[in-house]
Amino acid sequence: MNKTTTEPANPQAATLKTAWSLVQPFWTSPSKFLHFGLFAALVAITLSSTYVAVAATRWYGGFTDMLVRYDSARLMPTFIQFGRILAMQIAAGITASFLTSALSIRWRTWLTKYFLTRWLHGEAFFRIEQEHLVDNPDQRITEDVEQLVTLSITLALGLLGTVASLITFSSMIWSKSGTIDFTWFGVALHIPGYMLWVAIGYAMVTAAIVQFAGRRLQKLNFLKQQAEANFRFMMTGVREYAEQIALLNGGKTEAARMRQGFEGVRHNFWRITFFNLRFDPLNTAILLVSAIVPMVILLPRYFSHSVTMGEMTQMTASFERVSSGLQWFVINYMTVLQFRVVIARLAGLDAAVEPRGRPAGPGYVVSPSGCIDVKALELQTPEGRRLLSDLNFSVRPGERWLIRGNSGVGKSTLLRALAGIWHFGAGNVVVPDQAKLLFLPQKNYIPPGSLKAALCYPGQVDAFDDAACRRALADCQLGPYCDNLDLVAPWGHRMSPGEQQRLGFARALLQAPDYLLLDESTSALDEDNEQQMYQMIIRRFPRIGIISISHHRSVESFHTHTLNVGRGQAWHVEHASIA
Ligand SMILES: Nc1ncnc2c1ncn2[C@@H]1O[C@H](COP(=O)(O)OP(=O)(O)OP(=O)(O)O)[C@@H](O)[C@H]1O
Repeated sequence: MNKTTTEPANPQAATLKTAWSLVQPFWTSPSKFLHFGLFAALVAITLSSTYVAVAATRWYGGFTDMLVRYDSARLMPTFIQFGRILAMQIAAGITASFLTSALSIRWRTWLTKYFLTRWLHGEAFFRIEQEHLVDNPDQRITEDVEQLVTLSITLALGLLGTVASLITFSSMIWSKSGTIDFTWFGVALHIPGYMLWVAIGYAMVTAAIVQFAGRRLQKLNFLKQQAEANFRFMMTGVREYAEQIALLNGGKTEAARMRQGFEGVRHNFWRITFFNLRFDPLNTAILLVSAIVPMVILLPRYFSHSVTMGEMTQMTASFERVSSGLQWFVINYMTVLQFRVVIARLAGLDAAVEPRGRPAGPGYVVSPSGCIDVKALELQTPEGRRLLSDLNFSVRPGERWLIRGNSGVGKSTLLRALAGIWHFGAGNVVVPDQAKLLFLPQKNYIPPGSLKAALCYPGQVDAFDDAACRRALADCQLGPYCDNLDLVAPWGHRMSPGEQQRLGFARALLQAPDYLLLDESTSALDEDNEQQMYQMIIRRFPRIGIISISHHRSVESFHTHTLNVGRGQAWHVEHASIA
């Protein structure tokens, strides 16, 4: 479901230049020769398909003439010729399908890697959410990338095939249709290749009718996507909050909500069905009439023996090709609009993930001093509301600071600024250049995969050996999990909140940071466990610097300083007696 973002929803902004900026990198990458080779092969197949179509049209003409002449001696050679055309058509079809798939997946893989790298390297993924830059980047990297590739290839080859087919069959009609002479308001008119003009006129009229009658379908299809997405989103919510819903016994209410959500899908389904009931007869009528229009127009020439039956069949097929070729432009008008929307969405994402220079807001500088220095720091919300201002303090190795203050005052925001991911405000945060900072939030991120992968995160699964991992688990009172290191499970759901917080401390033991930033990281622990975690960290790393946020009085004794923050400029530091 879309969220409100600052991105202008303006597909009109998708100019050819924007499209080119997204398409071009793949075609100029180091593998460009392979990509162009694949595309050239596809172009060749598309053009040869036109050749096969011409051969098939001629064959139908010849076959009809053979029947009219009762020429049974030509039957076998004619069928052998048909077999050849069929084989060529099948071979062209299979090759085109394979080459299209090969090019599509190469292009999609390339673009997916391109966007994943730009989105996840640096902190673009976080900035996008924090500043509400674009909606659903995940959907853009999956569906929009897939559509960009598919639509680019189908539109380019469709255009090429259509132009080739139009030129070939138009010249065929032109050469066979002869001239029509008639008098109009006393003026003698002489129109060469009149069948071609009829085909063009007919295609324009039918395309306009279909376009006018079907214009509502696009909106209905858009609503369909939206209704399906909303319904899916509701069910994702149930999966995510399954436990909470079960605890509240909310299954029945959820079922009612889902039924209501599905109503949107059902309602739109019927609108599309009733629309099709009115639209289909028109389509069928146009199809049937299309089959006889060229015949009817050619009848006078047939009766005057100017064309054979075979030539009539050939002309009818060519007429149909020219007419559907011209309609291609009108029918694909909608596809081009869809293409522009996809381009605009991907260009929006591309701009949002563009690496920025030094972000605005508090400066984040490294220095060899060995301390964390906060200088004249002011913190604001993204909307510009001031949270804390003129903060000045230094945390040295071995010092342990407790940050206290009312809920919502800006304590977590201060920790984000110390981690260098908060860019709203002013002043400076100076961090030691050689030191390792580790941030433990209240709820740890536990990636899908094995317990060892969760423990070693953000390092790779082999960052620490099994023995070290088991020791860290045991030290954090997670001994029962020691034999489950390789077990793949939804650990984020399986472990209790307290166990997940202790997993965070096990990560700290493995990573041996110089500074540990704890944002209510023991909120789910009982007092004993909380004490043990602090004691263990301090015992294991006596020179570690700790900055904690906690509402628990019991942790005060582990800290050397307390920073009390209030709204605006109200803050002061207390020195405590060391535990
Ligand atoms: N990304 C954001 N966009 C808008 N406002 C935000 C954002 N992050 C934080 N805020 C706002 O900043 C204020 C401070 O939030 P913060 O999480 O730092 O408070 P806190 O002191 O840690 O509170 P608590 O003790 O309840 O955890 C809150 O009013 C919050 O709504």
